[in-house]
Formats: sequence, C-alpha cells, structure tokens
Amino acid sequence: MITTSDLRYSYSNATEFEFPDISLKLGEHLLILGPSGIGKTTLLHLLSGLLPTTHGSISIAGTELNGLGRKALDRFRGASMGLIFQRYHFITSLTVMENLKLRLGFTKKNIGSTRIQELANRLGLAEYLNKKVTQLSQGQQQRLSIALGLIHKPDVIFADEPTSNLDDENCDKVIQLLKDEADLSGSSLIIITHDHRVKSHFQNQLSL
Ligand SMILES: Nc1ncnc2c1ncn2[C@@H]1O[C@H](COP(=O)(O)OP(=O)(O)OP(=O)(O)O)[C@@H](O)[C@H]1O
Repeated sequence: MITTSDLRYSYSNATEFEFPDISLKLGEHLLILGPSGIGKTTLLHLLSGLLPTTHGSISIAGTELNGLGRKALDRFRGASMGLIFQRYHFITSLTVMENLKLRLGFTKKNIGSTRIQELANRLGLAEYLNKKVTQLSQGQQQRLSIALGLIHKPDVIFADEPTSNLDDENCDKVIQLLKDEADLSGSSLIIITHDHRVKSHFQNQLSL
C-alpha cells in the first residue's frame, strides 16, 4: 500500500538525508521516531508529495508519486491522503462545519452527509460546528485539525508531531483517537515524532 525505495533528499547545498525504506499495508500503523533536525518533516513532505522525489521512489495505493504532474498530485493528495500538521491549516473566516465541508469537496469519494456529524461527535466537536474556528480553544483546534485529516476517509493518514505541547493524559488520548479513527476508516497511519511517550502505543516502529 505504501512502499518507498532508496529515498534521499537534500535542500540546496545541504547534507543529503537518506531515509530507510518503508513498506506498509493498508490499515497498518507505523511510528517514525527521530531527534529534532534528523529530517522527519522532510520525509513526511516527501511521502505526501509536498516535496518532489528527487531520488528513489514512493508508491501509495498503487500510484507512483514521481509519475504524477503537479495537478494530478494535488488531486491524488486531496483524495487519498489525510495530513495532520504541527501547525493548523484552517480557513479562519469559516466555521468548523464549513471547513470540514470544504475539505470533503476535495474528494470524489461518495461520503454520506452524516460523516461530519458522526466525526464531530466522536471528536467532541459537535457543539462547535457552527462556531468560527478562531473561537475554539487550542485543544479543540487540534481535534479539528485531526478531523480535517480524517473526514474524507483517506487511504493514508500522515501526522507530524501530533502530541507536541500535550500533557501525558492528552498525549495518550490523541494517539488513541488517531489509531481508532484510522481503524474505523480502514486507513493506514504514519505518525512522525520525537516524542518517546508515544512509543508504547505502536508495535511497528522505524527510527531515523
Ligand atoms: N525548506 C528548507 N530549506 C533548507 N533547509 C531546510 C528546509 N526545511 C528544513 N530544512 C533543514 O533540514 C533539516 C531537517 O529538517 P526537518 O524539519 O525535516 O527535521 P525534523 O526532524 O522534522 O525536526 P523537528 O523535530 O525539529 O521538527 C534541518 O536542519 C532544517 O533546518
């Protein structure tokens, strides 16, 4: 479902990162651990096609990322990937519901109209659906960020440092939430982090 081979990347004139090969089946979870500056976010940006594959190959759900033009890559990412970043990417002039509807619009999958309400219920966002995202607390914004990554039932969910800035209790809750939601959608899950508290939650781990 996700396979990478001989992936390398270097920012201009900088040291080249070499990444271990990844092989993950649909529905499997993988934790990628590594210290700050080792290239975790770079790897995630390569896997999601936000950075071009300049060396090696990435295949997701049978599609070779290198073979896609920019527009096709954007469409593929919109339909097949769920991205949960360290920084939130919301449209602040819109409500929670409008942000989620907009995100659903990027996929051609036939996802029922009850999906938003169901997911909002599970993530504790139901009563905030008609609020502007700027009116949400940090924790609620984080859960919305997770909801935006999951709403379209992507083949693969990529989460970059989803537990940074969280206390132990919320760290456990967020990881469990991501795993449960990935399982419910049948999605593969890749979490990238330097947070060793997350280790005990995953059997399948890769160190950078
Ligand atoms: N756009 C860029 N241009 C040049 N160098 C970059 C760029 N983005 C990242 N780097 C450098 O590449 C290295 C790896 O960055 P990256 O963000 O992938 O690491 P990381 O392991 O995710 O770190 P952290 O855990 O601190 O987020 C760093 O030294 C960083 O300064």
